[in-house]
Amino acid sequence: MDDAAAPAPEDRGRLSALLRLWPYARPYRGLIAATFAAALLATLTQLAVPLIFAAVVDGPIAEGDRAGLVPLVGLALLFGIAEAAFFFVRRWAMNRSCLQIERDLRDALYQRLQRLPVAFHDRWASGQLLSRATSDMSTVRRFVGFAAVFLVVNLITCVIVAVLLLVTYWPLGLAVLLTTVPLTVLGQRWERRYNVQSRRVQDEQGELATEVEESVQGIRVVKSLGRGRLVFDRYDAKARRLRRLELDKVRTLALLWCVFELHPQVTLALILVGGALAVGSGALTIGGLVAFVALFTVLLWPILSLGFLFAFAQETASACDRIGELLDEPLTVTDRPGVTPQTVGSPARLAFEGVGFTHPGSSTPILSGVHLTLEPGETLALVGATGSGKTTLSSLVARLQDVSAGRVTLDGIDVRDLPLAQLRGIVATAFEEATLFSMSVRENLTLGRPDTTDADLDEAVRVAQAEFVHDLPWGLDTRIGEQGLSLSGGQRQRLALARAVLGRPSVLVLDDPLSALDVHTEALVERALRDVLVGTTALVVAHRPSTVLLADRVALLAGGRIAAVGTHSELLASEPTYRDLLAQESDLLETLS
Ligand SMILES: Nc1ncnc2c1ncn2[C@@H]1O[C@H](COP(=O)(O)OP(=O)(O)OP(=O)(O)O)[C@@H](O)[C@H]1O
Repeated sequence: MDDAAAPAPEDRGRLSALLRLWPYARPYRGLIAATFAAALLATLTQLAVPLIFAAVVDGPIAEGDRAGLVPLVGLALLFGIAEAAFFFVRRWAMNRSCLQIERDLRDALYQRLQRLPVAFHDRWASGQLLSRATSDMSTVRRFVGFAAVFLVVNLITCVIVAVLLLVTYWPLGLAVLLTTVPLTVLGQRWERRYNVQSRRVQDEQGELATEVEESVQGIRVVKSLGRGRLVFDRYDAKARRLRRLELDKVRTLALLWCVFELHPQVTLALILVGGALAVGSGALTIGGLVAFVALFTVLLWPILSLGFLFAFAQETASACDRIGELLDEPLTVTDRPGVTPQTVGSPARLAFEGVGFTHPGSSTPILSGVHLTLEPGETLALVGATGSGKTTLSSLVARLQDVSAGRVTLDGIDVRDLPLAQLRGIVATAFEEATLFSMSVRENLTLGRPDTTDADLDEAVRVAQAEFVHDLPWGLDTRIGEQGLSLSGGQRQRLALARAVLGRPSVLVLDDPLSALDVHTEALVERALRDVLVGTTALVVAHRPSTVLLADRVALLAGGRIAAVGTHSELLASEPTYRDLLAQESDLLETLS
């Protein structure tokens, strides 16, 4: 996703962005309340100490009353112990709630990413998703687990101390309060700027993550084309841009900090001068001045930290916006309200009834008015030019995308009227690009059917001619590398095919799953596959005559419609487009037909 697509940060209220976290925090409101209460009590006990100091200076010290010191010092000690106890409770309650909130938010984000339609994943760069799930999430965690409490507690401390300063000696208290006016005005202006800058930095981090992810994924292409330098330059340009944006952000932060650092020092000087004059004129006692200075010292950390905490809150608000953009994405492919499992035959009749499909945001339909019926147990090959919409059509069966018009039915039931879990149990799909996960071969194969027996597993491996798995160091329990990269393309395809045919599904969708196999292996797979296809309704996207020959009938897709349906020989005889499409394999074609 490019910068232009990201909503401008200033468009959203900062507080409302942070309040997005509330639904996740709500279940732990008891712990959160305990955190705030403990933090506030710790601050109050801390504030009581300067007041005891004032009493000590104006009382026992001024009067030389040593015995009077004992209860006051004892009280100060008691407050110190209470502060430590409250500190412990705050840390305990905060960590518990923070870790729970983080886990819930992570789960919600992950589940959302799983449930979002394929069209969403086509549109979003994976690096942007990764940076939201990692760095934005960690920003939120640090805010919830640390900054949020201090932000609130320090603000409350500032208010309480301001009141105490006014009560102690109001003219000086008022002067101290007035010094915060320029601080607030400047702070607000810089915070707005910081907010925009931190959002830009976060977006750029996503861009950089995408760059790394794509170049690692495509490392073979990059190496084989000798384009390492080009790829590095692209990466470096983005890294430089990120550095520039970070520097802008740091500059604003430095200004913010500088003012927040300077303010207490200037104010302290003001207090000392004003306080000395007030003591000289008898308007303030020495004990009162000691208390005033001690109270203001308590305020130093809250004031200093506010600059940092506000900046952190801005950054977290941007992170919440970015995470929220994913959580707000509509789930377009989802269970209709009230759907319940229905009886679907095995094998089932699969029908496309006036199906149309247009990509979201596009005005050009990829498919329109597609009518096609596969009788139970029938195998139908789908043939068409590159980009004619074969993958799109086959993706509609398991609802990887939903039709824009018409409907897809199984035994007359609209696939949208079946629960997704049931539908995806009925329909098994294998894609040309065989994706395997970093887990054992067995786990990869049984991904969609965890209750599979060893006999089923052996049969699927046999059908897909994937017996090579038995020769792996730990057989089916061998963990295959990231995305199965340690296996060859053909081996990966065979495992993906085994995964699809496991348990003989009622409906099988094969999107050119044999393309990476050599002719000999392909022939062996096809021979074994015929057995499976007898009891399964299968839609097979085919580019090669050998694959077409697996099918009972062939449908020719052209111009977004089904141009012709018939047996392989019928189409060869009647459809010049069909003949042209398969002409590249004419030698083989002649042999086989
Ligand atoms: N997200 C998208 N937005 C707009 N158009 C898209 C999108 N994804 C794919 N297309 C277009 O949809 C058309 C159909 O793509 P599809 O992958 O279904 O074709 P195909 O027949 O399976 O091609 P091939 O035989 O090369 O695999 C193509 O022209 C493609 O460019």
